[in-house]
Amino acid sequence: MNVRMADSALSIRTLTDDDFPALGRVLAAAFQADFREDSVERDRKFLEADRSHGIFDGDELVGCGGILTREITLPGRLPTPTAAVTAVGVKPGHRRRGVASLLMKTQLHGLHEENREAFAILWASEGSIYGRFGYGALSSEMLMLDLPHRAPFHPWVRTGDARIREVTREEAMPVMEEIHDRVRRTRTGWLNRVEGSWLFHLGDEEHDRDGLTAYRYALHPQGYAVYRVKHDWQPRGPQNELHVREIVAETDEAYAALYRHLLDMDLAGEVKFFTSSDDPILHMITNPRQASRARADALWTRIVDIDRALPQRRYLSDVDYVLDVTDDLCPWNSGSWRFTTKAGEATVLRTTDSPDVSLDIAALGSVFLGGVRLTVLARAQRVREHTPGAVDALSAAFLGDRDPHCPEVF
Ligand SMILES: CC(=O)SCCNC(=O)CCNC(=O)[C@H](O)C(C)(C)COP(=O)(O)OP(=O)(O)OC[C@H]1O[C@@H](n2cnc3c(N)ncnc32)[C@H](O)[C@@H]1OP(=O)(O)O
Repeated sequence: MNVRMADSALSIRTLTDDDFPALGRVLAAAFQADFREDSVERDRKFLEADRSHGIFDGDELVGCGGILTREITLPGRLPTPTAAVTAVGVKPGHRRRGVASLLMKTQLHGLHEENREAFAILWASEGSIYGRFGYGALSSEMLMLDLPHRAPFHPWVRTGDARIREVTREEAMPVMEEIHDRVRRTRTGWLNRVEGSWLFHLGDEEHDRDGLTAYRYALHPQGYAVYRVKHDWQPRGPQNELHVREIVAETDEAYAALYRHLLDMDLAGEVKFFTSSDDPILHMITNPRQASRARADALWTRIVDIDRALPQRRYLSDVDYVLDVTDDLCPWNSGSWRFTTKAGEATVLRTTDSPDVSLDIAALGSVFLGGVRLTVLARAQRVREHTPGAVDALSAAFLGDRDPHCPEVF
């Protein structure tokens, strides 16, 4: 984990409200987008100025990155504070001088020194960027699912007889906010949402739509679905694509009913949904092979303070091992820690005992949400076992009871 030293001409500070127009231009340049005046207001609502940093070359803002104050639900149904890292961008022409490295170090050291969130999460634009900063890959994944129109369910799948109503965004929003807030507390990887995150997640200006329709909102008494339509009128009949943004339901029956509503939509050809890797739909349709699916990495997780982070979730079995951890960027994590779990709860204490397992902080980040098996990281030679059986036992303890999934990109 080698972190580049910043060019000495650079300086970094937190942003103020006045910096947002310049920030908008840096982000547009970084993401190869056209700058839009209206993005400044959305950024103001979405980003938190006092947790956002600008990196300056003299007076010029050349790079940025922000932390969103969020809760994420950890294994054990535990909503827990996390630093959601976003809006990382460096102007072309100022890259590979250590701008992003300076930002990463400032964020992580700040969280540690101020005793803030014990771990950070992000969505990576490219898979090659964040491993060097100790973020664990694939800590959650998503399933990119294509389901054929009218795919039948097994007879045991109950959908109930509640009517699903298609309503306006204005009518849907307060209902969705309430349902989402109840459901997210029970789902590993889900975040709480504030006003800015709803605006960002369900942004629905013309330029957000990528040629598709505006969002449609389907309300069930115990859930909702949001989707767009891509029109596709074929000579042999309509084959519209339903692009589902999310299906959120408080009961399995409501979840099935909302899926059924989308699958049976007249004029549709297929339903596309970026969903959780353990979406039960594959066991609900009679022919799972009809569902074409691909997996992609979603959240990357960075443990900031190992002794504060690991006890924040629950574990599936009891273990007692010494972990030898390497962390160049956050050296306070390096060294040996006794990791003990009992009845689901963990303690992490400094020790001089000899280690049972050696691993780096990014490997711990990968397994933290409970979706990645430590045994797989050992087979990838990322984790070394010194005591036979330790990796198997730790792997089982760290697994969650469902796959972590983050339904929103931030
Ligand atoms: C959470 C999010 O917001 S994800 C969005 C990230 N932003 C983007 O993708 C926008 C486009 N890209 C950028 O703005 C920049 O290239 C960034 C932010 C990814 C990297 O910024 P830089 O200031 O160039 O990074 P920095 O100079 O600190 O590089 C650190 C190391 O990472 C490597 N690195 C940086 N970016 C990349 C990349 N895209 N792919 C592979 N390696 C990379 C560098 O080569 C360097 O390694 P080295 O020290 O061994 O030479």
